[in-house]
Amino acid sequence: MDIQPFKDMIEGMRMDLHKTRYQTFDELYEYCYRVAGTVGLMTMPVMGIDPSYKGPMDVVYKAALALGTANQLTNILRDVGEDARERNRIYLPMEDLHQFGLTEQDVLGAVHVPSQGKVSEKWRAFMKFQIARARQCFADAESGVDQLEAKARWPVWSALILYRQILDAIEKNDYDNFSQRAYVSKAKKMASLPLALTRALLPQHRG
Ligand SMILES: CC(C)=CCC/C(C)=C/CC/C(C)=C/CC/C(C)=C/COP(=O)(O)OP(=O)(O)O
Repeated sequence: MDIQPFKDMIEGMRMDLHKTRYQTFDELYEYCYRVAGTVGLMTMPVMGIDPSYKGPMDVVYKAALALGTANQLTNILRDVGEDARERNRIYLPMEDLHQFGLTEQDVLGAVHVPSQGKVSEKWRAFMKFQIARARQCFADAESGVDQLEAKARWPVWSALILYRQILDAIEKNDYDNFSQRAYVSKAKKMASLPLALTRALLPQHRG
């Protein structure tokens, strides 16, 4: 196994100690890679590849990276209020905020307004864009799950499906990630397991 992802992860944690803002998505992606993409790269070889998969390995590594990134982006979008309030961290590209007519102050200010459960139209539009990007990362990961060793597929599909539902929950909260914490109910989690099992047993992307 390659040592590099382990080194990169330590570097990501070091970086998080002092870095509080991200100017571009490339910068944020680098953070996501270091703290989460690396987890995909580390766990994929442990889980193993299905012996019937004859394609190139980099395709599977790319999918593992994508799942780590998707999880991290989702985690970030869920915790915007908490990260700003408790840690003075904004894990959102400033460039994107500006593009949607928002500033850092909109994020910092919103967390101090007592819970009203209402966000601005600008914030809604901004969040829709961020959620679409996270969903794209989940989509990029999907084909890779099919190439994993059979036993690994159910848990990985479960994690993917469950984590992705946090994005749906943010939408349900009308994009208010300042005063509400998006979560997936236990019933929904249970209901997702048979769906994950079906996908694990019937891989759609082979070759
Ligand atoms: C798809 C293929 C081929 C393989 C799967 C490879 C895997 C398992 C990828 C997933 C990697 C993973 C579980 C990343 C974790 C990312 C994550 C949400 C980290 C959260 O970390 P913190 O930011 O510390 O969380 P808190 O904010 O909750 O403290």
